[in-house]
Amino acid sequence: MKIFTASQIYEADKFTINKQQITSDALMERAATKLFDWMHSRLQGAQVKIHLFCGIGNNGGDGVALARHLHEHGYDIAVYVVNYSEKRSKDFLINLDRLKERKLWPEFLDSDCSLPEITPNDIIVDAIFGIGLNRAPDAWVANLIKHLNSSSAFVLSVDIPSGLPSNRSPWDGEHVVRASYVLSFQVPKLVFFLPETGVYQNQWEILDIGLDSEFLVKTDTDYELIGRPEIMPMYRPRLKFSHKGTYGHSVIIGGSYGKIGAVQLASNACLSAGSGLVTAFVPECGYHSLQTSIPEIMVLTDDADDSISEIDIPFVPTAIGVGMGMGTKDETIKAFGSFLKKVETSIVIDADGLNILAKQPNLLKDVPKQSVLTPHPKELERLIGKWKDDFDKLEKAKSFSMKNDCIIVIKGAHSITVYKDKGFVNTTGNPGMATAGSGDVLTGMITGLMAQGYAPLQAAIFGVYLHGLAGDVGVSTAGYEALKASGIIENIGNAYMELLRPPNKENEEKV
Ligand SMILES: NC(=O)C1=CN([C@@H]2O[C@H](COP(=O)(O)OP(=O)(O)OC[C@H]3O[C@@H](n4cnc5c(N)ncnc54)[C@H](OP(=O)(O)O)[C@@H]3O)[C@@H](O)[C@H]2O)[C@@H](O)CC1
Ligand SMILES: Nc1ncnc2c1ncn2[C@@H]1O[C@H](COP(=O)(O)OP(=O)(O)O)[C@@H](O)[C@H]1O
Ligand SMILES: [K+]
Repeated sequence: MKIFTASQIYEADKFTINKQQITSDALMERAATKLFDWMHSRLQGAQVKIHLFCGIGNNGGDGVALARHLHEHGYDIAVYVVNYSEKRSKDFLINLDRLKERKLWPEFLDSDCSLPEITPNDIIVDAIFGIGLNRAPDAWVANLIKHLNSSSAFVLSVDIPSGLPSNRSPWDGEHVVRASYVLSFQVPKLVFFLPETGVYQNQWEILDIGLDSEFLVKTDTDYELIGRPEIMPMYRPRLKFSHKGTYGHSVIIGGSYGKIGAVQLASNACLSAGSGLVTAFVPECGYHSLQTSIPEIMVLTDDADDSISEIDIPFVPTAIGVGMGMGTKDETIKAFGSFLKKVETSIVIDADGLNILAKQPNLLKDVPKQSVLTPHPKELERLIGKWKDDFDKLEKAKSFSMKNDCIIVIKGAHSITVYKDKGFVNTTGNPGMATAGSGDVLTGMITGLMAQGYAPLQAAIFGVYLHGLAGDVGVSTAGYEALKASGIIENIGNAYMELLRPPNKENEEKV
């Protein structure tokens, strides 16, 4: 699903109004009707107090129109107009008049108003600011937002939590509504998925307000949300008359004394992702543990006992994953440098492989084109430098990708795979995966996919999705705390099966 910017959404609005020959007020009415239907189907007329806080723009207009529907259906509502500007939008005013015609008089809030009382059992509808927010809210509005946040009431935000800009981090995090639920119009907003801004909403859902599909299909976006519909077409089915050679020979290079487990996890994950053959290349000290823990893999060892000093692979691997647990000793840096000079096809680089590149940026020129780099935030910072906020981080990652022709998987709750000027935002995974070695598993999986013929970008996007899905299946039996990296590997097969299960209604809703 494409992620549109605020200006693209405004364009979609205009395009829709023109093409469908409707008024902007009719579009607002659609939005309000969808909001009402969502609430009504859940509340079923329950007499819970609903406080609607409405700004004076179109987000406020949505809120005021929703208030009318709720009133007409007998709900117990209180409407407040948060009067932060004289510049009221046309459609807000139309809807305000409609309320007044029904003898419903909102309370107007301004800088010297007292704050309405809200109990924890009430519902708040937050329609103060939408995607039009372009500067910090005034102090009194910020104070009102803090008041809403301290109420413990359920907060339903319209389109986006108020106070959260759609294209940058907030001016002050305390001045953003903490939404229990966001009903967002037509398309998800990028801020829902970034670590600094995703925290302002607990759950989100899209309401289809019928924006023109031609516009939505034709318009290119910088970011795409990756769910099952985007992943399924990438899947490469196994062929009846295939053999292990069909699915490639992967090599996993890494490990040092005390960190052989990283290679064990990556190699195991590589096999479970479907690589036909897997060879691990480790320092001598890793030989026995690998041979006994994973009988299916082959092991090559370095001459040195406790760290890698020369990488010598006596065959041409189909895919290579390198870096986990490898350390950054001088001899290893040298070995990694000469290895990069020899290798010709795209590889997957993780952990200390990335730390070495950060220490010795001159090695970047030898990294094969379209290699996949899988940094966690700290490794990313070492690689691309400090960033101002998440948006700046994405821009820096894009420039790095462009300059070095590489794919960067920015790992996190919603991992984002960046290639040149595009970002692919993952939707699977859970906090149970915040556990030692889960990144090693991902590296192994992406390598295993490349061995099977997935192009590097596809392998990264598909691998990140499948890894998260394996984690989701894993927590359903292990629970969040007890899920381990090996538990993610055990569920790679289940993740494939979950992915391939014929779509049914329940499945569709999950994506
Ligand atoms: N296609 C869709 O998705 C549809 C979207 N719809 C809805 O429209 C919403 C967007 O509405 P909107 O453009 O009127 O902007 P909104 O957020 O209400 O802000 C109002 C104005 O406030 C101003 N302003 C900004 N920051 C400020 C500040 N800190 N303090 C004070 N003032 C500030 C700024 O004006 P300025 O003063 O800069 O000229 C801004 O224009 C969208 O989120 C959705 O709910 C639906 O109705 C139908 C279809
Ligand atoms: N809260 C979370 N939600 C979803 N996925 C997560 C979360 N925390 C971590 N992960 C995933 O787990 C992996 C952690 O990688 P990394 O930090 O490199 O682990 P390690 O270095 O221990 O192998 C990443 O793929 C990341 O996306
Ligand atoms: K809002």
